[in-house]
Amino acid sequence: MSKYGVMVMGPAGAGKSTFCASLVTHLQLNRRSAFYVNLDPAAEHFEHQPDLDIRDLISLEDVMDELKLGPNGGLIYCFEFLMENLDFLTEALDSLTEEYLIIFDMPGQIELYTHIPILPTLVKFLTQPGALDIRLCAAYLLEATFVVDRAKYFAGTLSAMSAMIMLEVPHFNILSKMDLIKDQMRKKDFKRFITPDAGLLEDDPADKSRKKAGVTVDVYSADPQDSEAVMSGTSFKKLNLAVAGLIESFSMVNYLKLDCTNEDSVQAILSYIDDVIQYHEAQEPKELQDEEFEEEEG
Ligand SMILES: Nc1nc2c(ncn2[C@@H]2O[C@H](COP(=O)(O)OP(=O)(O)OP(=O)(O)O)[C@@H](O)[C@H]2O)c(=O)[nH]1
Ligand SMILES: [Mg+2]
Repeated sequence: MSKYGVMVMGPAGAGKSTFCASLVTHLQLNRRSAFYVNLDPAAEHFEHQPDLDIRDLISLEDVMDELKLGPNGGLIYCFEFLMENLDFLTEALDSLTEEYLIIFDMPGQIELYTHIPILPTLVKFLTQPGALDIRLCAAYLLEATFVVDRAKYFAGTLSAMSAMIMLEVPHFNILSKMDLIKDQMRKKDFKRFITPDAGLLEDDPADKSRKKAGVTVDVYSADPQDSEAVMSGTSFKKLNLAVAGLIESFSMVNYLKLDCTNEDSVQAILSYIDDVIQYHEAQEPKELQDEEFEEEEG
């Protein structure tokens, strides 16, 4: 029997845990079963208590204390430890039926999604046919406010693309915290950021204001400590153009929009998840309980 799940990923503070909490609340309101797995060993506060918590296996604080590691090295150690103790996942997830949506809340350390091969191994384990066999998709969150700074937007998009290439599961990208941007930018202007293209760099407002002020610096002659000078340099612009061109040539990244304060927005993302993992196709038609039937009639 297949199981269904979504792995919520993205850089630190992108809104992953908030999205997971909104998703759990939304599923509960719609009488659907959620199984919330926290895989962030440094997480502290939860709106919904996790059904399975990596901190019951290993805590980042203990690792940092006992092994004298920093937060990033500690996190990698925690994941290596998890990989050596995969029974921790199997025991909890194996008995779940196909009704459940398993939600994996991931940590925000970017190295996990870019150059360390732990996540591909974990995803292979979770999706392996004949074993846990989870039909898994990945949701990569990036803060919508990144669009204000084009360089940041393309750097974030590059990390999303890197995660996409590394994990062999259906993947979609989300611009989160849309409520923070909707008063600052018209819908029409925001539309351009849904599909990243290099043209966005041509009318970078930051660039225009630098030009107006007559700032044109070559990065090689700029003081490397002076980040403002480096970022206004022609070489920095070239680098951004190359990154944007690379993203455009792969043509893989598109964004959905998410505002966790809006129920319809959470529903729209849930529908997308359901579609890519084909959740509904596996569901048995449910009979309404008597009380539920009366409620619906009423
Ligand atoms: N306005 C607004 N704030 C949000 C939204 N989602 C998250 N936040 C805020 O952003 C901050 C970070 O949110 P988290 O959900 O903890 O982000 P995270 O990606 O889980 O962070 P890490 O686990 O530390 O990587 C919190 O202060 C949230 O309240 C949103 O949709 N709108
Ligand atoms: Mg979190």
